[in-house]
Amino acid sequence: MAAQAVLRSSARARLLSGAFCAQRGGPALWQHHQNQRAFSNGKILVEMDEATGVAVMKMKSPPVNSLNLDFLTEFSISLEKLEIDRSCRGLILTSAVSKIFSAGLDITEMSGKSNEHYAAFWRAVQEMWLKLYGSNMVTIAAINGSSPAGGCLMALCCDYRIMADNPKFAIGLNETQLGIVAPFWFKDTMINTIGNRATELSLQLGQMYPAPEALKFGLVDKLVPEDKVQSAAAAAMSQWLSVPDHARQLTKSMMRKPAIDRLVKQREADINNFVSFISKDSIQKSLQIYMDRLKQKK
Ligand SMILES: CCCCCCCCC/C=C/C(=O)SCCNC(=O)CCNC(=O)[C@H](O)C(C)(C)COP(=O)(O)OP(=O)(O)OC[C@H]1O[C@@H](n2cnc3c(N)ncnc32)[C@H](O)[C@@H]1OP(=O)(O)O
Repeated sequence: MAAQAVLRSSARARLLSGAFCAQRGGPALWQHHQNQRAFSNGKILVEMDEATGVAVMKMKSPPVNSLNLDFLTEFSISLEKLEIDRSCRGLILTSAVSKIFSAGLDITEMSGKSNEHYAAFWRAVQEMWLKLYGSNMVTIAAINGSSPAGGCLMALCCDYRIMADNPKFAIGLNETQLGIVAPFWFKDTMINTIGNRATELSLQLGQMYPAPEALKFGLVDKLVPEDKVQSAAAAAMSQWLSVPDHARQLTKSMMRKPAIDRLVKQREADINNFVSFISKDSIQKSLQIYMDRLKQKK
């Protein structure tokens, strides 16, 4: 308990002081250029168009934008920065890594680490979800590559999903394929998007859907040619921004608040649950086998 409190307060201190960014060459300040503003924390680049109030957040952590503790911390700091910026009304989330949106949680963060590390990691995953799913901004995922598990979750947190029309790109919550389990708030996010039956099928089978199937399943809202993903996201954004913010925000909150409250109420229990699950020998073995397979496929 004491260790958790220390981790929690040190994570918050890092978030508030910007010390985390300073480690990478100073706090991420806005750079101005004509009517564009931009900042980068290292793994994330944010470009904001002041004329439209739309920010584009590009994940740029090669080779696969896996979500490790550093990435997640940077992500939450960046999102917070946009959230409190009243001139920013919309966020397009996309990838700067070719062919990959995000490979999901970094499996190496869940293997062979201390329980304190697992707890800090899981708190950061929760934080990312709480901030993105609960964002007041219009959020659009421009899915320009594969997006398994945590990557799919990030996309599902957005208000609208546009994916590159390439059957080689797949999206889904594939946790069971790794021998692990999507937690209840991953499940809730998917149910809120595609419904109970489709979620049960997807989760039990750990199904990854190639883009055309993802569209049929309602996992994404629109497919466009690969080179049109960003422009289609911008076009959808201007439609979403034509709705008065206060009405749209209250409606979004009405739809999402029950799921958010559920995690907020049991955050510590969820962390403890994750730590005891992931530290089991049998689960560690499953993850090791999965990682070995990933490397062997080359
Ligand atoms: C009760 C409930 C309690 C809670 C219970 C617990 C809940 C946990 C919830 C978990 C959520 C998750 O997100 S779990 C994560 C699930 N993610 C995945 O399954 C993705 C696996 N990756 C892939 O499918 C592919 O890599 C893909 C992303 C499509 C890219 O394919 P490519 O051919 O382009 O690239 P690859 O050669 O495979 O990968 C490049 C390198 O990146 C590594 N890599 C790929 N994905 C990685 C990843 N997620 N984490 C770390 N490393 C990864 C590979 O090993 C390679 O390393 P080198 O060989 O060294 O170069």
